[in-house]
Amino acid sequence: MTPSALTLPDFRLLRPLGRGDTSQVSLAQDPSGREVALKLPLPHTLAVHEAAERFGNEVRLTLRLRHPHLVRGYAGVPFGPGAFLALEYYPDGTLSEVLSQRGSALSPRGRLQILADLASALTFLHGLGAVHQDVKPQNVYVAGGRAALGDLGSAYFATQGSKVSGSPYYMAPEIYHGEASSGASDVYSLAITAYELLTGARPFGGRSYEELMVAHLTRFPTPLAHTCPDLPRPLTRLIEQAFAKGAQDRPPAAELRRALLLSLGEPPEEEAPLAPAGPDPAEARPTGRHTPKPEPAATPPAAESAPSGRRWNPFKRRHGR
Ligand SMILES: Nc1ncnc2c1ncn2[C@@H]1O[C@H](COP(=O)(O)OP(=O)(O)OP(=O)(O)O)[C@@H](O)[C@H]1O
Repeated sequence: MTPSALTLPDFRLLRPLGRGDTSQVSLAQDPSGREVALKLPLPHTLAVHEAAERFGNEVRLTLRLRHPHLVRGYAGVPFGPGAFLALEYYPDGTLSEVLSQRGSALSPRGRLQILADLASALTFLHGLGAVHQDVKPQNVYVAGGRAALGDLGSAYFATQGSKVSGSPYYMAPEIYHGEASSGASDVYSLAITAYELLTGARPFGGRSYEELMVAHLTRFPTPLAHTCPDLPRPLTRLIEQAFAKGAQDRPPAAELRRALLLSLGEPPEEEAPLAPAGPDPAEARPTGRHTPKPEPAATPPAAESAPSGRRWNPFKRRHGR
């Protein structure tokens, strides 16, 4: 049986791995005995058009895009009651889990390696004309000191139109302004992730969405050259440029990748132009109940309109409407 022909009953559930806003993830075994992370949409995900659409998008793009530093998808069904996504299992979990549980065990070189892997994944995506839209440690998976970027649920191809989405701690100024995201928005999110990984603290905080927005729009973090004096100067300069408020002033991901590889003493060969594994994802549109609605005009991701008493969550993804 080819992996793409697998359906949900073909997997044997072993134990829960985690749960997000959209899905429940379990360790499972496929018919060949391989351990996989099996992602199932939560009932409310299937019931809400936008959430179901996002899950379907993640399934389609994950199965289609192949790169050593993108989380690998083995099999999946994008829509309907049998929807699932079988992913490569990362026993170390997310970078965010690694940082909170045993961050001190990560060597300075190991941190640069993780960033080089992420810059490599973004170079690949941007080279295809895709934008990830949700780069953050919660979406980075780690194994044996190497990293892979996951959660392609918000990713899109620029040829499909413009989108506005991100997670407040990692979101670029243009997204706060309600402007379309681009590869440069991913580069900004990578810079925030880099700062957190290299210094142990996020560069911008706030007690509310508005405070965090003001920080992203008007402040600059303490220079990395002060907090991490051992890093090569060209690298810290480039990461600082990636914090630019204007998207056009940020370096491309490929330049960050090159500087990171050089700082690791590795030859910065060109990113191999790996082709997507199947037909153009931009053309692989679902049909039926979950056919995407036309893109609405972009507006800034809204501040949390939660009932009073519920805390806002600066990690939680937001979409322009
Ligand atoms: N490939 C994997 N290997 C190991 N653990 C995983 C894997 N994928 C997911 N997990 C675990 O499951 C948890 C939930 O996954 P994830 O964050 O992707 O859920 P989600 O509901 O799709 O996300 P979101 O909240 O962004 O909608 C992760 O935090 C992680 O602990």
